Amino acid sequence: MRQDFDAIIIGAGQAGPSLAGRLTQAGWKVAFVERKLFGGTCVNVGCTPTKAMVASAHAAHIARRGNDFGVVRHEPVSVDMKKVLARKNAIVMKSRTGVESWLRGMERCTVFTGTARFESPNEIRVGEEVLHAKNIFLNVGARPAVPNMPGVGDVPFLTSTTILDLDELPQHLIVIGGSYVGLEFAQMYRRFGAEVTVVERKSRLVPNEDEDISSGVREILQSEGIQLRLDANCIQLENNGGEVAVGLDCLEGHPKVVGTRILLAVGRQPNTDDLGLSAAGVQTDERGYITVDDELRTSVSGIWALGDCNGRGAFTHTSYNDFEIVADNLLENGSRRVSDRIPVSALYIDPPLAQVGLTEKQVRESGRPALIGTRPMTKVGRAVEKGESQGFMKVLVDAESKKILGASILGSGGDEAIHCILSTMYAGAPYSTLSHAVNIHPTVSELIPTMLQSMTPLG
Ligand SMILES: Cc1cc2nc3c(=O)[nH]c(=O)nc-3n(C[C@H](O)[C@H](O)[C@H](O)COP(=O)(O)OP(=O)(O)OC[C@H]3O[C@@H](n4cnc5c(N)ncnc54)[C@H](O)[C@@H]3O)c2cc1C
Ligand SMILES: NC(=O)c1ccc[n+]([C@@H]2O[C@H](COP(=O)([O-])OP(=O)(O)OC[C@H]3O[C@@H](n4cnc5c(N)ncnc54)[C@H](O)[C@@H]3O)[C@@H](O)[C@H]2O)c1
Repeated sequence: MRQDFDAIIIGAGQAGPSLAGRLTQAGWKVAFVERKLFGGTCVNVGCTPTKAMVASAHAAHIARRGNDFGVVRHEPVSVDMKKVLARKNAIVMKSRTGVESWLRGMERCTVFTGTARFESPNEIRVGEEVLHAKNIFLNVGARPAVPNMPGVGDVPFLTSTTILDLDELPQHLIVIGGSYVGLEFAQMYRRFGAEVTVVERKSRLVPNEDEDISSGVREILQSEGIQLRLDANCIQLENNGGEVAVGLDCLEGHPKVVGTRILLAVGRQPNTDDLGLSAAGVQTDERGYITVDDELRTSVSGIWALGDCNGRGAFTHTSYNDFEIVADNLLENGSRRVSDRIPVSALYIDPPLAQVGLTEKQVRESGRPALIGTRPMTKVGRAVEKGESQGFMKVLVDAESKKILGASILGSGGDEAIHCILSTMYAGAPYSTLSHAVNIHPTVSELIPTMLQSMTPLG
């Protein structure tokens, strides 16, 4: 049976539910389709569960370090993974049910459960139902990529999704991929008490960041006993009589690492392969990401793509910003653009790495005259007092316009402190606005004006 709506939204990720809220408030009749877990990746298998588990791992780490703070401990610290998971699951469940009940109770919104598939540019099939609308919004997200590496079919492996249900501590976790997903789980599991080896095919961790950032991250992880195997080309997975082995063609080290579990953390792929996009004529790139313009319109009029599936961002805040762009442009006659967004993200190892705007490498490659300022976290009083003085911060400024081009903070509280730099960048203000600011003592942010007062030309 065909049902008519003003809009169909597919996927209850970080953009879809809020868009449903705005469209229904504006009087639109909306069909909402979700096939699995309301809240999508972030709430169920991404940010929320991982940061809950990072918090448990941090508690274990601080407990082990009690002596450093004068806290006496008589027993060795151990971690009860079942309790860690129960805590994580309770936090996730609250968020998931919150999203679902919000959508189900929304006036003018009808929720359909099942896999949505295009039948034509205006028609979506969900099981027996055919939904029709002039406006269709895709927020279908992505899933862990499983590359066709040799042996992948011969060994049981974990992904960022399945590891979240592991209620026992592996004796030795091998993490393949040394970036966002891989490093957060690597440090977390090391702190839970596992041996951990990270295998990365490039020559350094977080290979998209500057070299000094990669070195700083490496030092932090190695200081906790995490083993690293870099330059790992020609990886081969093997079943080693009950254990798992990774054959490596690295520049140094033993050609094989043997462990008890393998986590594949080598990127994500968009959920666009079973959407029937060709029935609507919606174009994708060669990796399956939906092609969009600066206002998130696809190649077909009346169809938009938001969040990870459009390849224009892979974070919760970028997906949510996609919702804001589409809603403001459609309902408020706005002219918001994806290109107005300043890239910003944080990698939640501990201490975290926050990055905004251009990296130093990108500034150098642009050839523009620039200034650079850096400060080690050992100069940040608050970090020293908290016993968390690993890492450093740096900032880059355009020597002519005096505007901030980018910054990185690898250190305690960096994920929060970066926002004073981000806000100055959004304000379009020169760096002197921030260097003359009086920030609270003792905070990590208080060193940012000091750093900006002693910039040197980028050699
Ligand atoms: C382990 C991990 C940790 C992360 N941590 C962070 C973090 O700390 N900070 C951060 O900013 N980002 C983080 N991310 C990234 C973040 O989770 C995503 O960028 C974010 O969830 C954006 O997702 P989305 O809105 O594009 O869609 P998703 O949240 O992926 O939602 C898509 C939804 O669409 C549904 N769907 C797909 N196809 C169909 C279909 N055909 N029919 C019906 N429904 C369909 C899916 O079931 C899903 O519910 C993390 C990711 C991972 C994997
Ligand atoms: N804190 C956060 O905001 C957060 C946390 C987790 C994930 N995420 C999002 O999810 C995305 C996916 O994360 P990810 O870490 O899976 O992917 P990624 O693309 O960020 O990193 C994958 C890493 O694996 C390496 N790699 C790729 N193929 C390999 C192979 N065959 N062997 C060895 N190494 C290989 C790459 O060189 C890279 O370092 C992130 O880019 C980010 O957008 C964000």
